[in-house]
Amino acid sequence: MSHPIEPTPRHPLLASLSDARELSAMSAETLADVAVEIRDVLCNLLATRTAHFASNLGVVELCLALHAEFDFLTDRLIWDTGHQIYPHKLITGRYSQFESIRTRGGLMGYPNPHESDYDLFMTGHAGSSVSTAVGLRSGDILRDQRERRTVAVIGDGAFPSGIVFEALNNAGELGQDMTIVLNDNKMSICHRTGAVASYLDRLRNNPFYTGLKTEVVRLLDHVPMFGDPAERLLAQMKEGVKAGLLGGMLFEELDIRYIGPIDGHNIPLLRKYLQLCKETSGPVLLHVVTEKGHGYKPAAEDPVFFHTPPAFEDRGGTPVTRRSEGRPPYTTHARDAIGEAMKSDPRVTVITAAMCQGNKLEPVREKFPDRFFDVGICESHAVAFAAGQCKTGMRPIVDIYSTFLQRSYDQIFQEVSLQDLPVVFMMDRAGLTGPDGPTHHGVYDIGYMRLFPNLALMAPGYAAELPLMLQAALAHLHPTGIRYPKASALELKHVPAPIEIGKSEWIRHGEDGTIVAYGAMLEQAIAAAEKLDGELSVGVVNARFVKPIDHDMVRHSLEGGKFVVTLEEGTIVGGFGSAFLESAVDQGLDTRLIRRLALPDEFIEHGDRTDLLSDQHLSADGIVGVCRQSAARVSVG
Ligand SMILES: Cc1ncc(C[n+]2csc(CCOP(=O)(O)OP(=O)(O)O)c2C)c(N)n1
Ligand SMILES: CC(=O)[C@@H](O)[C@H](O)COP(=O)(O)O
Ligand SMILES: [Mg+2]
Repeated sequence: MSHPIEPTPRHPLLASLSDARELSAMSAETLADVAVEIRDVLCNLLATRTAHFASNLGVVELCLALHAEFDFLTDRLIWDTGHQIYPHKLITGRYSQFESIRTRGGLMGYPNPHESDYDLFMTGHAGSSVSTAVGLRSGDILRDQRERRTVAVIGDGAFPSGIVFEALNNAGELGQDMTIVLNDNKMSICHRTGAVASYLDRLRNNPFYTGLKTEVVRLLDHVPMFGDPAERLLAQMKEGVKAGLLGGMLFEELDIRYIGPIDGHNIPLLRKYLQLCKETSGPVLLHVVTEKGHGYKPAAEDPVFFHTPPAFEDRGGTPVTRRSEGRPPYTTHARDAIGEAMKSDPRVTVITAAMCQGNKLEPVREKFPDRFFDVGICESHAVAFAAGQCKTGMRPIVDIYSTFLQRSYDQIFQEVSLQDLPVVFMMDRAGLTGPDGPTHHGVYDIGYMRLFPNLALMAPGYAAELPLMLQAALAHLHPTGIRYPKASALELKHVPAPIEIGKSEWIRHGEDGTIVAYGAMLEQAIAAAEKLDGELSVGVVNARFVKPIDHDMVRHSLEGGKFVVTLEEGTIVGGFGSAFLESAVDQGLDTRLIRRLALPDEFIEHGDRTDLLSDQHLSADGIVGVCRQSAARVSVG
């Protein structure tokens, strides 16, 4: 009987690669062929869905060289942030599952220890890799496993994060062997900012990289290393001159050897220098120069757009994206409101932490360059910086994703809340962000922000509210926060009631019960109430504020023994529903009438936001079901 002819796999090398350790025996030519296959997979992926693209294209050769030189089932590898993990996943046994990446139940778009022993930490927030690598090295030494080498790969955008310098400070003192690969592609998501960026530019232009270093090192290397004190002094001077000539003094002064910059797309060269790093004692920083988007010309020419581009079709080298229809997202309304505020009040500034593109602030950056600040991936600094500006009478807006704002927790406490400074926090991506998964879902801000005194916290239920809330926030003499999700904004015909701090807005009244929605969940609340018309008479409240919560609304909604369903796109622990309960208890109301609908106290995986919300009954149908249960429970008494 003839056997079915197996189709030739489109990527024969990746398909046959069962373990990354096979790379070490591959020739330079074969590794180059693997790189071609990886780039083809990445381009095919982007034909199907939005994903991280330019960053992954830029680390293909670096990833192959690392896995060719180290055995990362024994050695330790941490990719900072983790958005550039796709090549690593493709060569560590996940090629066959790769088409599922960033879809519900599929591979995660970031490192995931549940998928592979090659992934040590699930990450998505930038900056922590050097710290965890120092910890891994320290632990392996204490556990007498010195043979396990440690490597952290960190991008130039993540590198200025404060925590990185905390780690370098510690690594330099511990003096333990480890390799820090600085992947310098001159880009964060947008063009990188800050003095560290300028320093890296100078390093890229130093004699070494322009090819003169070889001559300089040859001359200096003829100086004897050891001998009498004079010679030793000369030897130290030689090292100093080399480091000074060749850059890297910032690291050398911290007792971290600096090597580079080297071409990050030349696999044999990378392997040679990684071997040198392995032979160098103490912490080493290998400065690698790459091109973000390397291998796909449109992405290399526009790495900002191609950081996470929408799905696109390549037509003869020209990417053609599908036009996005539908209602503008809350982020657009927020950006427009910020622009209007800056136009009407010269005291208003806006501060982003390397998310100008995600916050859609490019037009604001162009129009108000003196009052637009991109501080880099430095959220803690961003908040304290805002507090400083505020102290002088400026009105700073801190425009940071809910999940990334967690990095600034102590500065929100000490520099803003305790000082009672009127900083405005615009918490974008507050809620389930979808394909980015648990590292990016902004589901804790309701709880973590409402703990602090002086803060007024609000959330728009529909588009027209956002500019009104920002105006109210800027008029308020205390710190405020406004949260909104990565979602298209509900457009209500309804004329918004004026924003009054601590006051809700009744959208409709009901005889049987009320849904009290905080923020964008108002859309699902209205849809659910309308679905129940004729069966149950259900009111809807646009809560608007979690702090101060509208105590009159709480009392009024529970009057007459009617049920209440509270609704929020955030964790059930300490969120809006908890605040509602607290108010009801304090007012001596019957809390048995209350049902809290929120996200569970567990991490929510990646997937389409609508699907994820529906899984948690945070959909119109889910809310209908909960209202029916609540009505039944109340009728039983
Ligand atoms: C704490 C934190 N802030 C912001 C982000 C958003 N973010 C993801 S990747 C990125 C740029 C990273 O630049 P770089 O480290 O140079 O990596 P590249 O994309 O250039 O490879 C940013 C700002 C994040 N992931 N974590
Ligand atoms: C890796 C990272 O953190 C960013 O690229 C993030 O994924 C951007 O998220 P948005 O696409 O929601 O702006
Ligand atoms: Mg970069």
